[in-house]
Amino acid sequence: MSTLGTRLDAIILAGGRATRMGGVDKPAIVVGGRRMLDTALAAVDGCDRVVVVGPHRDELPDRVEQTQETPAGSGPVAALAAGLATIGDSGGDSREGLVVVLAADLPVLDRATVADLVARLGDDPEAEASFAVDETGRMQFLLSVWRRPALVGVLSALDGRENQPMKALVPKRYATLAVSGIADCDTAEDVERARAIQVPGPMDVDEARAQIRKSLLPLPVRDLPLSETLGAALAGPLVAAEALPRFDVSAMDGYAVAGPGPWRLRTEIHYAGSPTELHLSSGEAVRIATGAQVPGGSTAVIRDEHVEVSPDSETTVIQPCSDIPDRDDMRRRGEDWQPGHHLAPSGVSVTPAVVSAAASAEITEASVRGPVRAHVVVTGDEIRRDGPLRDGQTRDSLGPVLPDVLRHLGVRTIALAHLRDTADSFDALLRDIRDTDVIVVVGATGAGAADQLRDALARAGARIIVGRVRCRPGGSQVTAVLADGRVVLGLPGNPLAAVATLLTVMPAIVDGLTARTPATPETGVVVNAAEAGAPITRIVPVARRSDGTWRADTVVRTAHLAGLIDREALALLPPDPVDGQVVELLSLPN
Ligand SMILES: Nc1nc2c(c(=O)[nH]1)N[C@H]1C(S)=C(S)[C@@H](COP(=O)(O)OP(=O)(O)OC[C@H]3O[C@@H](n4cnc5c(N)ncnc54)[C@H](O)[C@@H]3O)O[C@H]1N2
Ligand code: MOO
Repeated sequence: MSTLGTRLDAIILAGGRATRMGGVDKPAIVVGGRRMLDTALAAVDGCDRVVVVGPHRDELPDRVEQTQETPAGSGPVAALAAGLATIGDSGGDSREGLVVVLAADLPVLDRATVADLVARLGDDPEAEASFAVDETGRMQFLLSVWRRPALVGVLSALDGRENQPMKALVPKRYATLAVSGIADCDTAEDVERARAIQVPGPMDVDEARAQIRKSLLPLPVRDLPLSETLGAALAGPLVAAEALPRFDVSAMDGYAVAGPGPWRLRTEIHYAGSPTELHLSSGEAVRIATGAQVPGGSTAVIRDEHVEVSPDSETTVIQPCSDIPDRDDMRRRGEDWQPGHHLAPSGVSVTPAVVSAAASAEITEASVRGPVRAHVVVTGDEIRRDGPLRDGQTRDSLGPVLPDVLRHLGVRTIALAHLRDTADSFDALLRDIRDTDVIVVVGATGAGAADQLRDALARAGARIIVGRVRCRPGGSQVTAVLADGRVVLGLPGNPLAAVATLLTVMPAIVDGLTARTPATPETGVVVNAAEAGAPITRIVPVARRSDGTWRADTVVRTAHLAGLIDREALALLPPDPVDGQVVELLSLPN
């Protein structure tokens, strides 16, 4: 953190149980996808020394110091004094430095806020501290930056520190900084409000994908057998273990020859390349098949079409045809690559080509992230997968094909289940389904009475990355992250909307989770874009025309996938497109 060479330490008050919240460990409550204590720690990342004051927490990194006020629970002033005693009450040199003082129950806080508070103090040389002030004008004592001597001074001026209010510490002269959304979380309602504030507004498709890519934490790197890596991304270069060819081989069916022709054919050897040891002397030839190892002593291979064979009673004589090109049909060891050659860089998606090239290079394992695993649930009490439909029931037309759509996107479906439309089943889903990277929820993304997803995400403390997207269909989609990094993708229930959403954002989710290099989007010319487009981004099926351009469907029903029959792609038509515009195409699984 830049403080112009001034030492900057931080004290985070992460004290006892919250009585107004039934004794829960408040700093451990997850808001916006992470514990409030971790939010505070992230905000002071870069400070010289950081001390957390409160009950000891084993999980904190070693560089974070820990202490507790005595007696425990004797209030914020006592805690602050304990923290200051740990980091030392003098800066240790002539630049006495600054001290950041933070609470661990501020859900919205980042390094920029702390840097702004430091800057405010720098702007006013007379001020002893700078404090954040919320929208209502209330001063947030536990979001402040102090000149170290001033903090030492106010603490030592107090008569006793136990159970003193923070207000008792306010110095004579201070600066303030308006910061919105920083009210602390004292009650369960505060936590809920903080979680609601964090839902971002509607985004454009590109913004949604960019947010997803930059917000997701990459999966851990694993060394996997190549056969298990399809759909993953390389986490390091793919390095050849063996040369290719591994030995000198014939590229054609023909003759291995030694020295200048004509050559005497070794007829006792049927074909070269068998394990028997064979060595040709100058003037000798032997039959050889494509791919066979060339015998020792060979100087070239000549294909059948380029030789004349003259059998006589004792020896068969081989000689080159008169008008053949000067060409050697032998492939030398290492001609394609040598051991150590980089076949593919880090970040490349593992495709069948990568797996195959690795096999050619005798590579058996690769360091990868992914493949991404999805646990898919279809919601809706009216949706029925098997058996005859009763009144009011709708056939599940999506569940049966989603694994195929996901495979097309490089994602493995590890479970496919139906989920009841109750708050409990949604809570259990987000809490208990751990062994997956993405939970894909079909339906329930809306704000209707039966739509549970958004409330369940809020209760789980998930961080909403994409809350809505300005596109049709697919507007009600949600992408969120749970505290342990699992991604939740909510697909609108209408089948075409669900598929359009998957094809649009799942690649960005895979980019983020596997840290692969994002693919360049496919594009095409849509001849009737103006007619098919709208003032908002539309995602519509397109048919390829014989000249390579595309025609978009103008009427699109979202309740089924019949509109995708015979179509190769969906087009992302930007708002108010013009005919002949080049637009992004999302290829459909076939
Ligand atoms: N008041 C509003 N209502 C709706 C809006 C809106 O903006 N305001 N948007 C509509 C659009 S567009 C969509 S898309 C859906 C999104 O709804 P949900 O994600 O909450 O999905 P559900 O309500 O659960 O289902 C919607 C629809 O899809 C059918 N469905 C769901 N799953 C399947 C399946 N596996 N197979 C076949 N059909 C399925 C379901 O029966 C519903 O008909 O909200 C609109 N409403
Ligand atoms: O967004 Mo709905 O997702 O338009 O069919």
